Amino acid sequence: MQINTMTASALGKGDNAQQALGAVCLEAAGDKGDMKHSVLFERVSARLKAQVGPDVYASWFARLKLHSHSKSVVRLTVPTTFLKSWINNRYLDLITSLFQAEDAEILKVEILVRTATRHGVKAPGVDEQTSSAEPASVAQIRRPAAQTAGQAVAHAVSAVAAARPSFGSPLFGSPLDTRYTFDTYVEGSSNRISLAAAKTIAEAGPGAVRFNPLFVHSSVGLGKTHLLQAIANAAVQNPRGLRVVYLTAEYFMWRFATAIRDNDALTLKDSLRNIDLLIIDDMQFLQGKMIQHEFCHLLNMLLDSAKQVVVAADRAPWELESLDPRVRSRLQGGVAIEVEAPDYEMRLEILKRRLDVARVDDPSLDIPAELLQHVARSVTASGRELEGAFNQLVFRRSFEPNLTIERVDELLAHLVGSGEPRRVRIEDIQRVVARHYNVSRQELVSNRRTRVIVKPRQIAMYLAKTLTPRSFPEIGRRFGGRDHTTVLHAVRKIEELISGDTKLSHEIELLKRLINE
Ligand SMILES: Nc1ncnc2c1ncn2[C@@H]1O[C@H](COP(=O)(O)OP(=O)(O)OP(=O)(O)O)[C@@H](O)[C@H]1O
Repeated sequence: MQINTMTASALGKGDNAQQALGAVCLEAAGDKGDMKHSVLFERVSARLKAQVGPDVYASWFARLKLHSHSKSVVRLTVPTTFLKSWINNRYLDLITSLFQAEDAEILKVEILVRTATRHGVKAPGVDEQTSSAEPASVAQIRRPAAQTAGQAVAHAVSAVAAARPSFGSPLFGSPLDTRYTFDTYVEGSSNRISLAAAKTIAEAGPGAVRFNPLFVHSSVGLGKTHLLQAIANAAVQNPRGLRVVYLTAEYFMWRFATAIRDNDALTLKDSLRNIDLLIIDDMQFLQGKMIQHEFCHLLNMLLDSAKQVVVAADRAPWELESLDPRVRSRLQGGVAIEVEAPDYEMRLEILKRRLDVARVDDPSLDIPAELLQHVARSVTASGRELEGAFNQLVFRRSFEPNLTIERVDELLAHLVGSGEPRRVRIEDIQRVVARHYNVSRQELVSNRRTRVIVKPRQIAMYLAKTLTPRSFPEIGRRFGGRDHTTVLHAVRKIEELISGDTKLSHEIELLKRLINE
């Protein structure tokens, strides 16, 4: 099992890009430039605290440090990989916009993991994970110095599980964001089914298993974490007293790695036996043979004893190539639901709800309806971009009360698709082609050889080769584990057909446009 902890100093050395940018290592020197950067960092930290509130700030940002600052790149460090990915996933846009507001030349903010100052580290992240950087729900199970991590988990679990959990918090696991509830989750055509399934699970009693496992997948930033945490937040309030565990795959890896190190995996496994609902987020990050083996056992044990499991990932279960085939196969045994990108109405509603929440803190805040509508029309990629756009809007309005649509366009240019062309994903190609030819995505990657499936499948393979940098073998794998010669044959066949069939060539142009939308 390997946990990715790269030292900030190791990253700095030999990093030509950084040298070219003339980065200043703030820990090493004490000149005027450093002072200026420290002041900038202090100012951004103060604004961040004001924006997210002192509790969230204390939970996530209290241990954020400035590592280096070049002309256009700011590098910050945190003590753990877990914290890095949490901040990257949820707050990077906000932090970047705060730096940019102070210094327009800053293009990028990077979060690194600092490990250089640790002495006698036994397993990466152990102490830091249960440090003050974590919210109370996790910190509650911090172990006393002489206690092993496994004992601590067992203690935490048995202490609560003995008398069923008190309402309001999961047994243990990754921290829950209290804002992520069903009430704040906007419903629309792109997520209706997954939301209905999620609510059914949160409302069911122990043992009343539905759609098991429920597997929710989508591209980044489309609300999977929000939905999973909404299940957890609702389930812990379930009057039938569900024992709930919400974990990111990364957190699961850390827990098991620590327990294995302490020869305490059995205690940890025993404690997980008693739960009613296991929710695992970001499944695509589950790595390592031993950890996957443990996860497979846990999954089998829970599913076989009719305990509900909910999983989310950035791709469908059959596309999780790095997963142990046994885990993949169990995950495929339930129901997989894809959440698609929100439409205009949903995007507008998300922005309106954000505004309502922001107004609780600042009743004077007012963003004209036409600005919100404009943002909902232009920022189409994901809920995360929308959140970044909203934060940017709120922040700017405090300096520029008369924001015009043109100014908003300028400020949000990086979110409105003026930058890099969007990277096309094979899943998107499969989804668009499947919908166009009225077949399912699963049929496209299946072994079925009927004409109605074979042609769309060949077209999807052709598009995968022409619109992505993927190799023939890789495309073969993404199409149900086919050989690369099958993909080669499909690409040649479609090329040949296009050259003599104008209707097909127009159809393919249309598909390309739909995929790039
Ligand atoms: N339907 C929705 N209603 C309200 N907010 C939403 C919705 N969809 C996404 N969001 C918001 O968009 C942001 C990103 O969502 P979230 O982190 O849940 O995405 P994700 O799919 O888990 O992303 P990733 O794949 O990167 O983990 C969050 O602030 C979330 O609240």
